[in-house]
Amino acid sequence: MNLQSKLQELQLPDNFFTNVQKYKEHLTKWNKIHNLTGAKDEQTLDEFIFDAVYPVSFLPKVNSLMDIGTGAGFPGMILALALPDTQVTLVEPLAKRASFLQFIKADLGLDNVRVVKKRVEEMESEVFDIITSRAVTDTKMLLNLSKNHRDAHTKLFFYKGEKVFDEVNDVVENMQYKIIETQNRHYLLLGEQL
Ligand SMILES: C[S@@+](CC[C@H](N)C(=O)[O-])C[C@H]1O[C@@H](n2cnc3c(N)ncnc32)[C@H](O)[C@@H]1O
Repeated sequence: MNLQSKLQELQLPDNFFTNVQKYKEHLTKWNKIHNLTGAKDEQTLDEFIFDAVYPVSFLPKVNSLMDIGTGAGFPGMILALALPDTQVTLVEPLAKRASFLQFIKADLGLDNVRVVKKRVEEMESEVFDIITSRAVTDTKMLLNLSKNHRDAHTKLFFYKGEKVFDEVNDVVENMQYKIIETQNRHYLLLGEQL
């Protein structure tokens, strides 16, 4: 099944697939020179995109989102394409990856995207409605890294594998959590109030 039919039930903006197509073309070109992501073929890219965007079917609507360690765009850039009314901050310290994200923002005219070329712990304190991250570090460390960017209303949403069950045992006591399982993914939603 192709990406478009897999995403049929999601309420995505009209220009989502056009933008995703342009993103894929640019990423494929840049990846040949810079090794931005391990997703080298179209099928793997489509799997990464589906994995990134599927949660819009159940996540709450928010005004602001920060993605820690966006790399070549997963999940933050894909979420930004799906949620044009959400201000999305992509935090990525590696110059070549941050440059690629900045290029995509400019080429696709994404007014809702800000790219911050820093480690998240070097960013000035700023609170977000939701904080996402995929394949950066474990849940405990992500909670630590994000401590200057959340308050009691902030939700944390991490893209995890089966290790999530061990990781949530380590999570601080005043947090509630839900694990949403799909075939290949354990999505972890955390917050002081869910
Ligand atoms: C394995 S890559 C994953 C990239 C992307 N999230 C994905 O799933 O394809 C981890 C990324 O996190 C970034 N990173 C590592 N430590 C970070 C930190 N303290 N703050 C922000 N980004 C960080 C790295 O530069 C790298 O691009």
